Amino acid sequence: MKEKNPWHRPVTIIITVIGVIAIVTLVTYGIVLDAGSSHTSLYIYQWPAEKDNNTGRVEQKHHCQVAGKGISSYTATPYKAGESLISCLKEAKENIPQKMHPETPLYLGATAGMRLLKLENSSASDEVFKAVEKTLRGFPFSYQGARLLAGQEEGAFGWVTVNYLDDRLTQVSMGGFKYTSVHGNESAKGALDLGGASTQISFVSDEYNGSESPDNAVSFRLYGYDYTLYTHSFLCYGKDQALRLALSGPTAIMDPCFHKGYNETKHYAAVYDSPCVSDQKPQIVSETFIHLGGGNFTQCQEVIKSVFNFTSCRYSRCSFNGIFQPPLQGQFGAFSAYFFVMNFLNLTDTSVPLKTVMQKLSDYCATPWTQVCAYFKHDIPLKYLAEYCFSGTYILTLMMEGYNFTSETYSSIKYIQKIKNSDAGWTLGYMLNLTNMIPAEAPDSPPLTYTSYVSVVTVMAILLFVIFILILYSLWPKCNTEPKII
Ligand SMILES: O=c1[nH]cnc2c1ncn2[C@@H]1O[C@H](COP(=O)(O)OP(=O)(O)O)[C@@H](O)[C@H]1O
Repeated sequence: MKEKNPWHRPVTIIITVIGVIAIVTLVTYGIVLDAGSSHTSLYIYQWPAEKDNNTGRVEQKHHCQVAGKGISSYTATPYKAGESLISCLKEAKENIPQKMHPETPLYLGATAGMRLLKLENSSASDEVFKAVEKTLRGFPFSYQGARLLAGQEEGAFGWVTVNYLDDRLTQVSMGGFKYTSVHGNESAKGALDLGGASTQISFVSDEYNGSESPDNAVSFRLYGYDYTLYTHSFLCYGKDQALRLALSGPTAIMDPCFHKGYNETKHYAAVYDSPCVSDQKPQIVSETFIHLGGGNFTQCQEVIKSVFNFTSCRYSRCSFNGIFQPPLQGQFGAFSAYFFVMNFLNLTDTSVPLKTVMQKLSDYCATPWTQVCAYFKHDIPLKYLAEYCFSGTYILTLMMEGYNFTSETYSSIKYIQKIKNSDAGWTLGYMLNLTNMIPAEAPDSPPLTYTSYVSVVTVMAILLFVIFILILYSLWPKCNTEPKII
């Protein structure tokens, strides 16, 4: 007769429990490349394999900044646009376990730099996309396409990212109870994104249902809530293109937005080779001009105001350039260049009165260039350093004059770079959408949160292990030194 194996049951149990833990902690990955106007970034996101559609579950695992400029700058040698991505894609291979490569979706989204190139030279933009696609297909990931994002998508996905990471989209589960009172429009946070070539504003307003200026409406149903988002992307109003707008025209030579003592010979082409300003190119024979700094905040504000058109509005209310905008509502997260610039200027604290913020910026603009250079030139690239006075003034003017924030509502803006270790930007929202990670209807709330679930399974595993050791101990042949007297 076959002897019963007393080890059989506990071993099976242990293996099963370890297996369950392994499944519970398995991770899925996704890669998104943000092909921006100034540069390309690669983001790797990760989330638990058993997705239960709760919010706050997808997080950024890795970020790689592609060396060099944005893909739209490679029109003369499109293959180099593809080659530029290789080192970050190699990093992605190293950061994702090899067995997961074939099932890791890989997306590339191009924004305003490529929108401008398409306007300027559509076949050149096609060539760049072809080159980029060729490189992406050469990697072992699940390639899902490289495409141009519409400005509206860029704005809307940025809004989704901010609200997802802030846990503002779903019902909050508190001790097993669903806590619903602060969701929907009341809790959603607006998104302000400032890139190099375009800028986006996206928010929900109780006074906007999409009937006025429907082009600005994006409707979502997320976790059982309907949102009609107002969003607009201003092409040419990212900070690099806005600088060209401000530089073009008669004030180009003595520029109040650059520090006194700043004196650089620049090519006209560096200002005018963009569809944003090409029609303003002066008819001069000279190829270069001298860019001199004046260092005057108030005059800089005036120059910047002149790049916005406030003269006509065919709607009930507008921001600028005749674009409809409903009344601002709620809190706003301002990211990308909003953060880079205000963080450098040490002006991210919006509880400081706006008057003080302006005074500090004015003092900074009035600082002579030699002094600014002496202080910062070892830490900050000179191009950025030269432009912070302009960029800070542009940001405040765009917000206050363009979008109609007031000294009271300014404090509703928070400058953000990351939320819970993930960068604020459109990429996460884009991936959540394409992987169907946010359902339209609220999922039944699970009896346990994910963390509690993992904790319970772990405690069970430890308990079973202890039981197993005890059983083993009781069954182990005892070798007593003392002879037993029977
Ligand atoms: O550290 C910084 N300081 C100042 N400006 C920066 C810094 N990093 C990036 N920028 C600039 O901020 C702008 C926005 O950058 P972002 O990468 O979001 O734009 P993009 O997607 O249009 O390339 C660009 O003009 C870029 O040159």
